[in-house]
Amino acid sequence: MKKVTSTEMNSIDAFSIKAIGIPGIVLMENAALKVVKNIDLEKYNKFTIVCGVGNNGGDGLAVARHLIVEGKDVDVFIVGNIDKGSKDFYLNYNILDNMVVDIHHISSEENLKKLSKSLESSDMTIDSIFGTGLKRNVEGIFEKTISLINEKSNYILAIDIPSGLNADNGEVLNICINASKTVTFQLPKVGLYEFNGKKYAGEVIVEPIGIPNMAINKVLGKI
Ligand SMILES: NC(=O)C1=CN([C@@H]2O[C@H](COP(=O)(O)OP(=O)(O)OC[C@H]3O[C@@H](n4cnc5c(N)ncnc54)[C@H](O)[C@@H]3O)[C@@H](O)[C@H]2O)[C@H](O)CC1
Ligand SMILES: [K+]
Repeated sequence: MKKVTSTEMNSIDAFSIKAIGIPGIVLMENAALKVVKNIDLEKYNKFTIVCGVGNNGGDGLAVARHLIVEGKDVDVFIVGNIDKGSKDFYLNYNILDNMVVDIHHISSEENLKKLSKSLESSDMTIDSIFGTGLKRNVEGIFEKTISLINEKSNYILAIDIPSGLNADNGEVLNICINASKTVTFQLPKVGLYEFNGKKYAGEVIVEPIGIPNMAINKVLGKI
């Protein structure tokens, strides 16, 4: 299967949404359901989900919703300025807010202590901080959060890309999530298989999320 860069994936996404008319939120919901499909719900009951404020974060919020609906014990954390949230991140944020789900914002040392406790008591940590949109070194509260996740988690599943990995070349942008499993959407990203990709991504599962082949072929120049 053709491996793609983040730019190619974004173009395929954009073509599906703008030219074909599949709303981004539909792709996000499909993505979330494919993540849940790859979780053994007999084995895992308590989850810590750590979300960024882009669409990768939005995926994580949708996964949280489905696990809550399945009756699982889910702690939701957000790292980043939610005022900068993407449209689809917000849509899922508001749904959880309306469901009166407790969402913890990691903005201080205090919240990092809460995160640490949650990680230690959870069966699984789900990483949805950054995906293909990571463009520069991970620093500050993001670095502290990823370091804590790596140190305290019992098992880490990464959404699309382990956060901190450059999706285009497998370079670690200062620090990276050490995932046991990565569920990546529609097409494999080059960085998951190059350089440090193999080490940080763990087992990679490629899951289609409803993007028509015509979008892929159009962007990859096959038609
Ligand atoms: N067709 C598909 O593959 C679909 C993919 N989906 C998911 O969308 C993400 C890509 O989302 P995007 O909003 O473009 O970017 P990210 O969420 O990865 O991150 C952007 C977010 O993070 C901030 N940021 C970037 N670098 C840094 C940094 N070094 N430090 C701090 N903050 C940083 C940036 O400002 C943004 O806020 C893809 O991976 C999939 O998970 C769709 O949901 C479904 C279709
Ligand atoms: K991620």
